Amino acid sequence: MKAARRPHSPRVEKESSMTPRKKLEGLVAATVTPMTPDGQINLSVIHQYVDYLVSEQNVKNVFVNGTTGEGLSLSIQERKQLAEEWICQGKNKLDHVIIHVGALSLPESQELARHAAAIGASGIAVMAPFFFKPTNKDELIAFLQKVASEAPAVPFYYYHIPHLTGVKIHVEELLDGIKKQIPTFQGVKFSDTDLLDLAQCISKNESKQFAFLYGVDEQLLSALAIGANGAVGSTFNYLGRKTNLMLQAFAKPDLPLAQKYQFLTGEFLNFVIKLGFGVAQTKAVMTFVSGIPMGPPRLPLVNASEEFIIKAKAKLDGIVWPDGD
Ligand SMILES: CC(=O)N[C@H](C=O)[C@@H](O)[C@H](O)[C@H](O)CO
Ligand SMILES: CC(=O)C(=O)O
Repeated sequence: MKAARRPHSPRVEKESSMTPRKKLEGLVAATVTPMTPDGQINLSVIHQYVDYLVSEQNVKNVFVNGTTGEGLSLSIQERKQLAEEWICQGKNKLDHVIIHVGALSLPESQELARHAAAIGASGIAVMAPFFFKPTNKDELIAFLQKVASEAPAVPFYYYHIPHLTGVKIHVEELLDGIKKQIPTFQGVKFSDTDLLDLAQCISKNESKQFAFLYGVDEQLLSALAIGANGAVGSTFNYLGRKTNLMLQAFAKPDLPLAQKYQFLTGEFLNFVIKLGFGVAQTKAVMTFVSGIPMGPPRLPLVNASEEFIIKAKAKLDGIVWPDGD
């Protein structure tokens, strides 16, 4: 099968915003990158993907080209095409389209940041470079600053994912004076289990100028208790509606109900993690839940096994949710 053609050309918009800008909070789906059976990016299903997230999962924010999106396995050209398609299809439907523009090469990351700004992304995010790594806070901020300054009107998020980047600099350390170095700094996607670091970040953020979005879905409730503003995660692609009910229960507050949702999403994740769970498996789960063909992952990732799919589906179908589903 041939790669789906890009249906439109890049559009440069004067204002870097999708819809009137709301603060980023609540759930953000870390999108998978749909691929054709022969491994090309498949832009043709993104329209359907947007509608599915909004109408079936009640999720109106997306994080594109991140870990789940295999962003670091895509070419620069593919990343641009995907960013354009998400922004185009999300227009008047999604609240926020955040584009991950991190790369090992600074000029490539800068190019992606300029591109995201030109097409009207509602935010950009950058993870730490992870081959040659920054060894301290100053080196990391210097890199982030060089990328952020290429998109001076676009909110900037640091993407903290130390178990994948190997860059374990505490976020709390980064925050001191960061607005002076990165005026567009808006918050952190915090994908680590170190809730002490998260709590220190939140307690330092007294004026609530920054957003802290948690990224370990199976323990989101703990992060909410400590004051996280929302979450970016892969499971909100297919458990967005249930996780939204957890957020509502927490806000009410009905802690026992919120716990029940967390226990059940945790039961599913605990089950699949034991089988071996990563981006390939997320694509498979999203395919059987949504009916949208997300296709295979790109090497070095390989397709989820049939056995995984059968077991994961049976597990998910067997969960009895508090809302009676
Ligand atoms: C490594 C990774 O992909 N983490 C995701 C976001 O950061 C999470 O959404 C996890 O996929 C999820 O928490 C399941 O472990
Ligand atoms: C999970 C997440 O946030 C990502 O895929 O980048």
